[in-house]
Amino acid sequence: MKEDTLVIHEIYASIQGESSFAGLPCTFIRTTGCNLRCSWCDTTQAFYGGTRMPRSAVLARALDTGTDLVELTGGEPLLQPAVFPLMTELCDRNRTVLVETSGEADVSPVDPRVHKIMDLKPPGSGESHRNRWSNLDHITARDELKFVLTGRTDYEWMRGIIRDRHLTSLTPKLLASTAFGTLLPRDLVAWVLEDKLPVRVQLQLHKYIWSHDTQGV
Ligand SMILES: C[S@@+](CC[C@H](N)C(=O)[O-])C[C@H]1O[C@@H](n2cnc3c(N)ncnc32)[C@H](O)[C@@H]1O
Ligand SMILES: Nc1nc2[nH]cc(C(=O)O)c2c(=O)[nH]1
Ligand code: SF4
Ligand SMILES: [Mg+2]
Repeated sequence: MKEDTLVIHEIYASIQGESSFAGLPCTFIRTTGCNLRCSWCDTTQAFYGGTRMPRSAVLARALDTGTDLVELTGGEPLLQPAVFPLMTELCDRNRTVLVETSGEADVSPVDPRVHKIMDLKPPGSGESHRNRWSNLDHITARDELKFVLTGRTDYEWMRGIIRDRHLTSLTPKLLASTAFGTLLPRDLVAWVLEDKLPVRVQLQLHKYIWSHDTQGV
């Protein structure tokens, strides 16, 4: 059965480096495979390969680390049907469950107890045409909407989307990040202050704790 196994790139405990949970101990379940190719993707090693594992073994490994926080990421986690019951099982075990998703796959089957951290891909990603706008119908105040920006054009796109799609009425958690090594964080901060934009500026903590290209952290 498709729901009994998953193809996994890695499972490990680290410090959550992104989202409003940044800084907290977290277990990462990174699935293999993605149907997008964001120009700046920092996890291309998870596009191929991986190990097929029983869902029960993935659950056991994730519980074994003992962190309250568990994040499903990838690759694109929502491409694998077994991820949905796995997230429900983790919630049933009282874990705080996060899922990082590109915004291309349908998020409607995600257990409502899960915190969805959903990208809205700007033009600089090269994948903006893949945003599934109907996913916004399933975003609640528990969830986070995230923009990874390469420059001023992406910033203005984000500003327009926040305004035109009334994103602050969906969730107060709007995250503005720089695509590492492109837009300077200080320029993003200046623009956000100038526009009084209601976003949380985000840098990826793990790239400062370790190196920007260290894997498995
Ligand atoms: C590697 S993706 C995996 C989950 C899912 N495919 C997605 O795009 O959300 C996890 C997060 O890392 C972000 N990310 C990837 N490469 C990045 C980079 N070079 N700089 C900043 N964030 C990046 C993505 O935008 C996404 O929010
Ligand atoms: N430490 C750490 N925090 C993260 N938060 C989201 C990540 C991801 O790759 O989705 C990530 C990651 O790769 N490492
Ligand atoms: S959707 Fe996520 S994993 Fe896929 S290419 Fe984009 S950032 Fe990388
Ligand atoms: Mg990462």
